[in-house]
Amino acid sequence: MSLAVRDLTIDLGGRRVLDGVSFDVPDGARIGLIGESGSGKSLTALAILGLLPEGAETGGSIRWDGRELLGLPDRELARLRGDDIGIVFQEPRTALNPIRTVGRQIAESIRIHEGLSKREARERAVAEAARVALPDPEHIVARYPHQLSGGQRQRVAIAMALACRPRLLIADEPTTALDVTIQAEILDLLLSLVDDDGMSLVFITHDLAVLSQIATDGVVLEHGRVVEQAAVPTLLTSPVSPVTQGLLRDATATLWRPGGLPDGAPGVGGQGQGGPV
Ligand SMILES: Nc1ncnc2c1ncn2[C@@H]1O[C@H](COP(=O)(O)OP(=O)(O)OP(=O)(O)O)[C@@H](O)[C@H]1O
Repeated sequence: MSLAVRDLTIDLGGRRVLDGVSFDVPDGARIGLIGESGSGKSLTALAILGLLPEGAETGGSIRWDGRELLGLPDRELARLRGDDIGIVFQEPRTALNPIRTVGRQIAESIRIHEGLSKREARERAVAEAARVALPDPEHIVARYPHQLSGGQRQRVAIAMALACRPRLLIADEPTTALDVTIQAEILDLLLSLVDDDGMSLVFITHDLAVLSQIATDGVVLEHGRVVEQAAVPTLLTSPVSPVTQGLLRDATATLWRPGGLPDGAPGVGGQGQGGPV
């Protein structure tokens, strides 16, 4: 199933905040939306999910598997978000309910979709927790979000997003709130899950180094417009627009891979290890 965004415009409070954005996410592709803060990345994602703020006016087209999403009734969009499209946000705390066990939250969407009994749902929660490599899945499902680390909470949010096996995952800065070593682990996890399932991915980031680790192609946004669109290796080696060039300069300091420091780099996030991509 593929996603096609064409000439997407969004007006908010009389201001055009997204202006003619077009890109494709072919079946199984991993696309990155990248740009500075306020460039329109999150609104693009929210438009795909049918979750734009009240009063937002849209133009253009967003087709999922050939079907127009703009203007679809809320009920249909909600069903799509459960069945076909998963979402992971930046801050797992906001995605998780503090007074429910993580197992219950992981299993919730499966219960709704598959009408499972309480026991079956618990078993599925344990299996899904294991799939995202949460430690001691049998027991961790009985814990509450505040009893987990930030990285573990993000794994729970990923398990929730993927429990119903969506065909497209939208991840909006899913590693930004995490320490750099945990960031790398979460990126690895996302990559392997997306690969295993043949899922498509729209990954939002302001960091070209992060993008280079997960996406094959990048769409660069500035002030609500696409300024460059290319394969990630091209963006890294011969960026055309000043925006991409700036993102590359900023990214160089944070490029991180296990196994050695970049020349002259002061260490990333104080971790004292890592090297250039
Ligand atoms: N609810 C809203 N009401 C009015 N304007 C908004 C609203 N949400 C976002 N905007 C504006 O739309 C523009 C794009 O915002 P968006 O959140 O998509 O940017 P972004 O690239 O995701 O930034 P960030 O990396 O900071 O999340 C910004 O100028 C922002 O101020």
